[in-house]
Amino acid sequence: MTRLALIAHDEEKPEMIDLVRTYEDLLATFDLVGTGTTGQRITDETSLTVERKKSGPVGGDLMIGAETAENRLDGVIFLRDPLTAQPHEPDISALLRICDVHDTPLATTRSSAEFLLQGLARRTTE
Ligand SMILES: O=C(CO)COP(=O)(O)O
Repeated sequence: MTRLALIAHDEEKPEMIDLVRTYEDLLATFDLVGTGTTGQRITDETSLTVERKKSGPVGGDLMIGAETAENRLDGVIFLRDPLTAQPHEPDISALLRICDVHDTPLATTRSSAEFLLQGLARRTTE
């Protein structure tokens, strides 16, 4: 089963909810994992269930990174806030880096996330 990580900074959480609602039928066929607050909001506000790691600032990004290092993820959607400094910037950089190391598909914006989801959808039906 396709396993996808969903993460959004606070300013981007409304965008994440909107994205997830738009692709809800597709995402219902995926195994979803997310950082704590993002995962909680998706679970509360949509029909989907998300396996929740710790919240990003207390290790959640690193926990997603660990799954990436084990090649357990087929993709990561990480809607980052590019305009706000984050206290856990080193953890964020580590996650982005490990996605590069393992060539795990990574999308950090709405439009790239749509391409990623469409690619995963095509792969699922092939
Ligand atoms: O901070 C985050 C990613 O860096 C997201 O964490 P939450 O989903 O817990 O808000």
